[in-house]
Amino acid sequence: MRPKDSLPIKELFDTVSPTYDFLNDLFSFGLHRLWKRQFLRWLNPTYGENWADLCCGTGDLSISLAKLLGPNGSVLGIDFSSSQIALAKKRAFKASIQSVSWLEADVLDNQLQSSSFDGVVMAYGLRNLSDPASGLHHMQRLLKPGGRAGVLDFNHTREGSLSSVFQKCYLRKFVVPLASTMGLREEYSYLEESLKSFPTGSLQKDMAISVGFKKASYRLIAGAQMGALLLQA
Ligand SMILES: C/C(=C\Cc1cc(O)c2ccccc2c1O)CCC[C@H](C)CCC[C@H](C)CCCC(C)C
Ligand SMILES: C[S@@+](CC[C@H](N)C(=O)[O-])C[C@H]1O[C@@H](n2cnc3c(N)ncnc32)[C@H](O)[C@@H]1O
Repeated sequence: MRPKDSLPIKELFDTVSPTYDFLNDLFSFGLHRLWKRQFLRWLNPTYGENWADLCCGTGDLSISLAKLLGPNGSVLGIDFSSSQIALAKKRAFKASIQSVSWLEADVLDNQLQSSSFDGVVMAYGLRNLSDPASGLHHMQRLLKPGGRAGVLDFNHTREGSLSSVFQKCYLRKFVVPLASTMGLREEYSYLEESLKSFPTGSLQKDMAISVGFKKASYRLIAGAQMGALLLQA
């Protein structure tokens, strides 16, 4: 959840967009691709289904989804950062993927019709929303009855736990100093700030049930550094 005095999020992701994918690969040694692949395996997108990717960024997950859904399926990638969406369109063109469409819009304020999708995903978006509960509500609203949804993000564990100490140290001693060499100290310092108020997996499950999901489970990835909230409408 966004700290009160943080950078405006839309501008932040416009700023980081040119190096976003490169730094994600660098900082995670490419492992974020595996985390996303495992996330999608748990959600089991099926050939011919129609899915939405909220806070799609540069579209890597949208395109992975499109490949799993096949040419008769569809993906709608939504993001309010024009720079991120522009890069997503380029990525889809380069990958010759025609079954993804893109919408530059606020996931918390859009005119998308309810009960439109078989599945909805949100990767590394929930923590950046001004109102995470509203984000989960919109995920639930967009799903057909019985549809599946998933949220992939950092796992926020108890202060002082080994994984929390490791996460802070990794961000402070590796991620932020390296990002600073590219003039992105403030943008990547935001990461740790945003984690402070981010709901734990257990709270995310409670939040999901409170906005109307029927089932919610939470699974840890990458040695409890990341977490996947798996939902059914
Ligand atoms: C894809 C990843 C992060 C996306 C992301 C999310 C944000 O909220 C940001 C906010 C501001 C700037 C950038 C981002 C952003 O890129 C996850 C991979 C990148 C992470 C920075 C790597 C962090 C790794 C774990 C803390 C530790 C993993 C240890 C493992 C042994 C590699
Ligand atoms: C960390 S990136 C995640 C991108 C992509 N899902 C991934 O896994 O790399 C977060 C994205 O959420 C978008 N975002 C944040 N709040 C949003 C909102 N209210 N509406 C639409 N997009 C939003 C940002 O523009 C940014 O592209």
